[in-house]
Amino acid sequence: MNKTLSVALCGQDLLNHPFLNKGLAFTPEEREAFELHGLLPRAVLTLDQQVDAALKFLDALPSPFARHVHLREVQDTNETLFYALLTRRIEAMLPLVYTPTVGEACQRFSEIWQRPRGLFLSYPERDSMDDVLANPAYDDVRIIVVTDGERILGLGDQGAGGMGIPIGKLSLYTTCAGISPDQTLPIVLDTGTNNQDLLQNPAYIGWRHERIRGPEYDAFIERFVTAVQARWPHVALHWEDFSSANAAPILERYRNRLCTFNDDIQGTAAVTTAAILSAKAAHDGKLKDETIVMLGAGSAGVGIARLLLQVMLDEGASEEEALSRFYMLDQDGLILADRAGLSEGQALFARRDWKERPTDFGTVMQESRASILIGVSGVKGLFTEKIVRDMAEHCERPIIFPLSNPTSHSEATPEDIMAWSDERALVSTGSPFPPLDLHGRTHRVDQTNNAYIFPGLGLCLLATGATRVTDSMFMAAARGLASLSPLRDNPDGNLLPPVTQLRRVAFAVAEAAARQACEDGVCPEFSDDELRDRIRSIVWTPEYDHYEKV
Ligand SMILES: NC(=O)c1ccc[n+]([C@@H]2O[C@H](COP(=O)([O-])OP(=O)(O)OC[C@H]3O[C@@H](n4cnc5c(N)ncnc54)[C@H](O)[C@@H]3O)[C@@H](O)[C@H]2O)c1
Ligand SMILES: O=C(O)C[C@H](O)C(=O)O
Ligand SMILES: [Mn+2]
Repeated sequence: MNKTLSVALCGQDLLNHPFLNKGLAFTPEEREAFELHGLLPRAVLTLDQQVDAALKFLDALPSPFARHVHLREVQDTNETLFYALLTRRIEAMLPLVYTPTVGEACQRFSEIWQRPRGLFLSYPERDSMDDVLANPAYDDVRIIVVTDGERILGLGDQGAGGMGIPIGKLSLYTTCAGISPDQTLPIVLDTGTNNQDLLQNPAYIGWRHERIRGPEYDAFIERFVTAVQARWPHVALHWEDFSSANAAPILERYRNRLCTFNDDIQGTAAVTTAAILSAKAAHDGKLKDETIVMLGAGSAGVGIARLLLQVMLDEGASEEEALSRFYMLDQDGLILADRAGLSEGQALFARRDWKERPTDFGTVMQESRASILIGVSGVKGLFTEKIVRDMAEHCERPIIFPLSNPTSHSEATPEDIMAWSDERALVSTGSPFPPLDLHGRTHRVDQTNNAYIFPGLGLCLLATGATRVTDSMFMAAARGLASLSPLRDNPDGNLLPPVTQLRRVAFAVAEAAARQACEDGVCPEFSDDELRDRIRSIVWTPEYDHYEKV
């Protein structure tokens, strides 16, 4: 429904404002009132016509990367058109603005940077942080996605180029959960880079300096959080793509101080748990009877393992029984309790009973007789033919999730996993893959990506005004998502709904998490109806409002 909006800008200033600009869709009356005559060509187009023209242009571009660059240009000139494209063609647009193409965009960010979007807070300019945040343009900010660019997907340190990730994640908050783009703010904390290619690139846009570490880094993060809290006491702060050395410690330091979460740890855990719960529910099984190998023991690996552990405890397993079901590996093999330098999360899942045996992935797979294999290593091809064939030999329906992103870093392709498991595996990936031809039918490949969780979680936080984000809210989100699994009604169905239903997913996740937030006492008590109304009332839709001159 179109509203009437009072607008003070006119002429070039109005056309340069991406949230207010309508391009050729300004009506003749608006062109008169806002001094746009002469600045725009004569034609007046509808939003639908603008969408069609943009799609035609995108189709003619030579690569996903070129399409990403053009979409970013649309986003920076006309956000309504950008979100109309995304909401109407989500399946085609998602891989362009998000994973996998956003990975290449981060790697080539210095080439494509054109216009300011979001904030680059660099270490040398730390004393001016409060002034930068004070800009009145950010008065309405409700949700921030922040990265320091050190672990961008499976692509490693991308320095200030990591900005592509907060921009991409926030465009999903708007597309999937209807959070107004002017309430969102992407931020890069530019603490340097150890990526030699970037340091040697004369065109690098970031701070040309090796990464700061230790007390200086921690003090910079502290300064940032303090400044954010002072500027927006009720903001939701989403951490993304930090190195494993920083991700969990930052979350633990701040989770009881403000409304904050780490998407790689907690969002990933929730979507993976939802996919696994869906698989188990369909086959009437309990998770506590499964054996899980987690390949990768960083943010995602530990986050997923913790939530799956909680599922087993909820099923009635003792902690000892449940922990005995996990085998966690990193690049040095199986994590054993006597290994030095383990993080708290790794120590929880470290094995004590693995004596005098090789700790390599192949041996662990054979001896554990795993039924669930999850890849969050960031390394292509680790799920080999032998690994999959051995697993399929002792397991009727092996659950195999190569979740590493982008596509080029996936532990295996769904096609190979299906071929090696006589089409018996339940497969899902982190990045989008083309559909499979199974038993003569086309089968969509599930994308177990935290995009199924964070938009709805953000919507929950805005709708409830929650002051904290609890782990049980992620469990509720997982169960809310699992309740939408197509496998519930159809034995050949997918684990997760298709990405075309991400909006419906975000609402279900928001409602489930919001109910839990009330239960956990981190927001006021709301009835189910009130929660639904509050969630619905937030939603911004990409349509043009009528403008009247202030
Ligand atoms: N699908 C999703 O929603 C989703 C969410 C988060 C992360 N991920 C992906 O998961 C990967 C890891 O992310 P993270 O945040 O946990 O990173 P991280 O850096 O925190 O952890 C990576 C882990 O993988 C281990 N590893 C590296 N090489 C290995 C090898 N050869 N064998 C076994 N383990 C190895 C490392 O030792 C580390 O424990 C990335 O590719 C990321 O894109 C996917
Ligand atoms: O960004 C994604 O696609 C998912 C996840 O957050 C990742 O880091 O890979
Ligand atoms: Mn991430």
